Amino acid sequence: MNLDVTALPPFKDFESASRAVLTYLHEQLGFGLWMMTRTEGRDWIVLQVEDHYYNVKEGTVFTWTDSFCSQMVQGFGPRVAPCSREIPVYEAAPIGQQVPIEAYIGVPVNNSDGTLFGTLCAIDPNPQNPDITQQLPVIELLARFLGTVLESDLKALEQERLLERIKQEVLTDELTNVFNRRGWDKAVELEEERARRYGNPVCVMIIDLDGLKSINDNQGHAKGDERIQAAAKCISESVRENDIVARIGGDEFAVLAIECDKKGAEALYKKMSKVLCSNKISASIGKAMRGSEMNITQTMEQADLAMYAQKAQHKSMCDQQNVE
Ligand SMILES: Nc1nc2c(ncn2[C@@H]2O[C@H](COP(=O)(O)OP(=O)(O)OP(=O)(O)O)[C@@H](O)[C@H]2O)c(=O)[nH]1
Repeated sequence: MNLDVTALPPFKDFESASRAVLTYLHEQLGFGLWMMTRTEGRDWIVLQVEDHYYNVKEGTVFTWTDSFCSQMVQGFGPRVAPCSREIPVYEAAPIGQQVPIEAYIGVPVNNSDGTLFGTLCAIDPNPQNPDITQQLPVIELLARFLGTVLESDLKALEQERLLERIKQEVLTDELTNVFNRRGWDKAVELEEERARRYGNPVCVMIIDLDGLKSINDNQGHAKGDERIQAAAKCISESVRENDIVARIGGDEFAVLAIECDKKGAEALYKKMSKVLCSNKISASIGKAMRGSEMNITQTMEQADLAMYAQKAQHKSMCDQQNVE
């Protein structure tokens, strides 16, 4: 059966392009195994295979120096060897002791800067017709095409990573590494939508540190910063992994506790108070539950009022009875 190139889906990336190339080469030239590989230090990693004999799995890692390809890349052995045992470096290569190899084809696949990415290669347990050498230019051309696809794939990946990092930075508070106000607003928007759709309970807590001004005034701004960082750590340690913690003002934090009912909110309040107090950080904490009549922004206002009510008592949270 011949490969119907027109029936192939568009190549969306390097992987699908190299898969199609391996299938094509196997159909045109035979060979028990075609592979696209990557070299990484001592490792020789099998990325894609077209395997009809050897049972080599994608993701298998061989030792690069054991391979025929490492000899080929250094120019010690030819790119096409219809009878590989006739080539001394191939005959001596340790991979030949692990699997039966009588014929070999291999070409380098390079990165755009000319460094080696990996190889496009094939082996067979039987010697092949010497005419196969004539196919080398086509194989080399395909390897260069794959190198070009690889380059644009890697560039796109780099852009994607950069964008992710920028997005992350835009939403993160530099001092504490929790969300900043923008991150909080974004999270609230998403969670409001989810809470409306699934009706899951959500609790909002507002935490305002006590006495930060006097720390700044008496011990210096750096000490004030340390106190803010320590508070962020305590708050983050108290909540669950999916909960949102944000620094929404100078010394003010907000928590969005997701899937948290009234009982859970009470437990979270106690836990957070305990962790803060054990780190000698006093704060005023207000909490409120999102109800069916109240969205998260309104819940936040309620929590804010509760926080101010506690602050107005001028009593340190750590003196209260409910912090066992
Ligand atoms: N070190 C430091 N201080 C900050 C930062 N952002 C805001 N502040 C200070 O935090 C204090 C917040 O004001 P207040 O809420 O009145 O201070 P407070 O002493 O905690 O007062 P209470 O909340 O009533 O206990 C101000 O002194 C701000 O200058 C920051 O990033 N680092």
